Amino acid sequence: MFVLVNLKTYPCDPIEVAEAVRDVDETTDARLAVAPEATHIERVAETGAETWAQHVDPIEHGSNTGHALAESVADAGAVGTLINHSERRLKLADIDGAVRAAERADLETVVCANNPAQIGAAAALGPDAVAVEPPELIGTGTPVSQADPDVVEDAVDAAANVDDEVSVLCGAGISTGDDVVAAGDLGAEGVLLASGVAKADDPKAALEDLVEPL
Ligand SMILES: O=C[C@H](O)COP(=O)(O)O
Repeated sequence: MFVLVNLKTYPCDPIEVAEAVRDVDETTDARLAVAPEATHIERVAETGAETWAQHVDPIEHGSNTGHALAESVADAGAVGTLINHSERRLKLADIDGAVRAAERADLETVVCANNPAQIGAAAALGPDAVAVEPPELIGTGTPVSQADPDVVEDAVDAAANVDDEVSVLCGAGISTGDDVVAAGDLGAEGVLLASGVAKADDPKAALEDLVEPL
């Protein structure tokens, strides 16, 4: 299972979380990665933790003030990027452009979507993975695998119907190892989570709990 921890703009210490991700990754068969704010990517990558960006824009080098350039994100140490997170939505053409920009910079891609229909559309753009996240469950602590298991199974089917090379992650409300196991039982190959680690008093203990049953 892939456990991708998105730090959003939570007021956690990104280095503390990254070091925990690095250390816990060494204890498990699961793959762990962390997606800090753009300005923290370089320092986080220097810890040795697998580091992702939260977003890249569908642009090339040039006159693009205030954008995230895929090549710069990669230069800073990221190996992958989220695209179209629920809190950073893009138009369809821009999702496509962002996936192409990430490919150009050799970044792995996870395109986020609200529901199975959007997952099918996202999979058609050829990312490495898609992540289904019902927005109403984000940050609630109620796991999507429990509150809406059909959305995960239907997302897995929707992606497979379009391109069975595209992996499916699920996210929203995931915070325990049981939640991760439930996601896997529904066909997901990974989870995307944030508050369960970023808001934990002890992020390392939260990560250890997440991977304990894997
Ligand atoms: O990127 C992560 C997701 O939005 C899930 O957030 P959450 O784990 O706080 O529900």
